[in-house]
Formats: sequence, C-alpha cells, structure tokens
Amino acid sequence: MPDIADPRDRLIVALDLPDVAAAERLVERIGDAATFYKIGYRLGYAGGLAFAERLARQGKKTFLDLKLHDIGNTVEEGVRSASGLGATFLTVHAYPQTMRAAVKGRGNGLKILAVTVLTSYDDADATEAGYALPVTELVAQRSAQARDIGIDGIVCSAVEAEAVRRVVGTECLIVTPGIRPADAALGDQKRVMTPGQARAAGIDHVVVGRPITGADDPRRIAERIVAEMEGA
Ligand SMILES: O=C(O)c1cc(=O)[nH]c(=O)n1[C@@H]1O[C@H](COP(=O)(O)O)[C@@H](O)[C@H]1O
Repeated sequence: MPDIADPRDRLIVALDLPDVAAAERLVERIGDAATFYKIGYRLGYAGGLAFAERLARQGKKTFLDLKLHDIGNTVEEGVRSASGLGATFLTVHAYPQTMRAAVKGRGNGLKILAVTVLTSYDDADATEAGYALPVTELVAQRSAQARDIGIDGIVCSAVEAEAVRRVVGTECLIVTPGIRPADAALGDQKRVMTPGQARAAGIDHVVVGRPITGADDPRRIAERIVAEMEGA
C-alpha cells in the first residue's frame, strides 16, 4: 500500500481494443486524464506489446496483463523476456509453482501481480471448475501463498479487498478489476464494486475497461472515476 501521490495513478484503463490504431485513438482522447494503461491479450496479440513499450517511453505506466500460467521454466523465462518491455505490472495466475517462477524471472523493476480468482467467477463457477472452496476462501488462500512467495500485488475483486489486506499486510498491492460506476452495465463481471466503494475498501488501483472504452466521452468517465475515488 505505497503512497500514491498522483490520484490519476489509481486508475488503470484496460485497452481491450482490436488493434493499435484504436488504442492510439483512445489514449489520445483520454489525454492527461489517465496515466496508467493495461494491455491484455486482445491488443497484445495484435501488436499491443510494441505499443505498450511505446506508451512506456512516452511516460505512461503500463500493465501487461498476460496472465501467465505454464511449467515453471517457461513462466520464469517468459517473465524475463517481459521484463524488458518497460512495464510496471505483469500478471500471472496465482498458482504457487507459477508464482515462484515469476518471482525468479522478474527484473528491471517489473512488479508481478497474482490473479487469485477471476472477477467473472462466483461460487458456482468455482465449483464447476473443480474447487471445493467458496471464492472468498480461495482468494484468501491464494493471497496468503502469494505473500509467502514474495509476489508484489494481488488481483482480486474489491469485494474481497479488506479481507485480502488483512492477509497480505500493507507492503503488497491490491489491484481490483470488476469495477463499475453506479450507472454502468456489469457485462460478464460478477464480483463488482463502484470506484468509491473499492477505494474505501483499501485498494491501491482499480482496473476499468468497457465503462471507459465504450463511453461517448472516455476522458470525462476517467476523470469521474478518479474524482469518485478521491472523494471516498
Ligand atoms: O487480470 C485482470 O486484469 C483481470 C482479472 C480479473 O479477475 N478480472 C478482470 O476483469 N480482469 C481484467 O480487467 C479488465 C476488466 O474490464 P471491464 O470488465 O471491461 O472493466 C479486463 O481487461 C479483464 O481481462
């Protein structure tokens, strides 16, 4: 829970767009209302990794959301390669072997975030995937493992943020997708909070995609989200 001096840094805009030209247009329209962008595999597989490097060179913070999960050697070497892209964050799934490998491979100040249980999952989805624990317990268990392994941050829903903070303490970041302004459509997200609720629950960063990427005025929505967190 490091001090975040610029309140805009709390908002990470998910650039889930089909191509680099669309991402460039959105970044341009948002202007200085956002400082931090997430590149996931939709854009990543369409030239987005080179674009992420460019954004970083232009002074934006970048988050590579590659959600790595593989045998340890592949994860470790993959993280080593990703460490050269100038990013601030990189995601891996919160499996102990994967997290240990990621910590071994990280370099150049890249922080590793562990995705505990996807925010599109509820208890029924976890059961269907073969887990005996309810989501809140699975998130707590994986957060404790991430803490013990030395992961830099946890990705969970803001619904679990207070419980996760008790597990990981103040040194570890909590980053929460599944964020929706009060009037926004949920889409496929199931564990959801507003930006203000998330901030009050003690998160470090929120991740917001469609409410911004699909807005008529993305800059205004980004500004509103930052202001809502500041007022929380
Ligand atoms: O790792 C993530 O960023 C992530 C983890 C998670 O549990 N849930 C989740 O929604 N995300 C990502 O956060 C973004 C949320 O997008 P929206 O639902 O459009 O706001 C997407 O890019 C997801 O891939």
